[in-house]
Amino acid sequence: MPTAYAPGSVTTVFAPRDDGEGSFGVSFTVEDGVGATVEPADETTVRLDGEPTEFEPVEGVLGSLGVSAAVSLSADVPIGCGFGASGAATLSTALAADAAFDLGLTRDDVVEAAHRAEVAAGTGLGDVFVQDRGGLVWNTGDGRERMDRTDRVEYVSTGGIATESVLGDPASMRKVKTAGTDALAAFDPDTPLSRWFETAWTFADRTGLPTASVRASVDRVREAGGAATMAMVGETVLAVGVDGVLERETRITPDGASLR
Ligand SMILES: Nc1ncnc2c1ncn2[C@@H]1O[C@H](COP(=O)(O)OP(=O)(O)O)[C@@H](O)[C@H]1O
Ligand SMILES: CC(C)(COP(=O)(O)O)[C@@H](O)C(=O)O
Repeated sequence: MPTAYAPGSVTTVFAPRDDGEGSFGVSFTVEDGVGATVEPADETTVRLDGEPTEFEPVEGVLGSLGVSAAVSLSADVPIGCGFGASGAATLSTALAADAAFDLGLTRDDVVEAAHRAEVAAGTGLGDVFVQDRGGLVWNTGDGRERMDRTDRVEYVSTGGIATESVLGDPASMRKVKTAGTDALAAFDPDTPLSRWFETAWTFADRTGLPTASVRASVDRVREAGGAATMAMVGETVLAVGVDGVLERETRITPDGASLR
């Protein structure tokens, strides 16, 4: 049974494209992600860590590929917290389905199918392109670029925010677009992540998305001399320049999604 793995990813700043089918942004993949095992079946079912669940973009991508399967997902990032778990689940499912059904798709076909399923479900705009390639990945308007990075990042997740509820809210998205466009104009891949996190936090603050618990964690990091921002879109704070201030740690990984 084919199994594929896609890294989780964190978006620091984004701005939706005018057509609503994609985004500009600055994101990075992390060492933790989502694995998918795909077994042909008469009807599509999805299990997450052994439990049956509904997963719209995962079901959607199989439908668009014209297949049905029993999908078994294992996640080592929290779902709905801004680690792009929906994109990683959808991309790993598409990669494993291509192998399970011998579809003979190109890598671009697989990534595009996963992207379209994410957009249709309202669960993502750019995550799968980031997870396809791995590393620090950005598109500030001139196409997607990447850089190998392995920076250590601390984080804490205090809850989920359904991405659909943000992407589907015109008032939030207007603020995201204005603030995101301003922040992206200041992006320089050669500046340290700590400087970028300051710009990203200004963006996050302007979107109105940070909750009280996000603000409290960001304050904790700043008081310890580090830089922090919020993962788009989840109740997750990421920090650099601190040691042991937030509860969890991970690293940026330069590796993109692959069959296992
Ligand atoms: N156990 C679960 N907990 C949370 N979401 C789940 C679960 N199982 C499936 N889902 C689906 O996962 C998707 C989460 O999407 P999203 O909020 O974009 O998450 P992320 O920020 O991790 O990408 C939704 O489509 C939701 O229906
Ligand atoms: C920010 C977001 C629209 C959603 O991210 P997530 O909550 O991780 O699914 C992302 O997909 C992007 O386009 O950059």
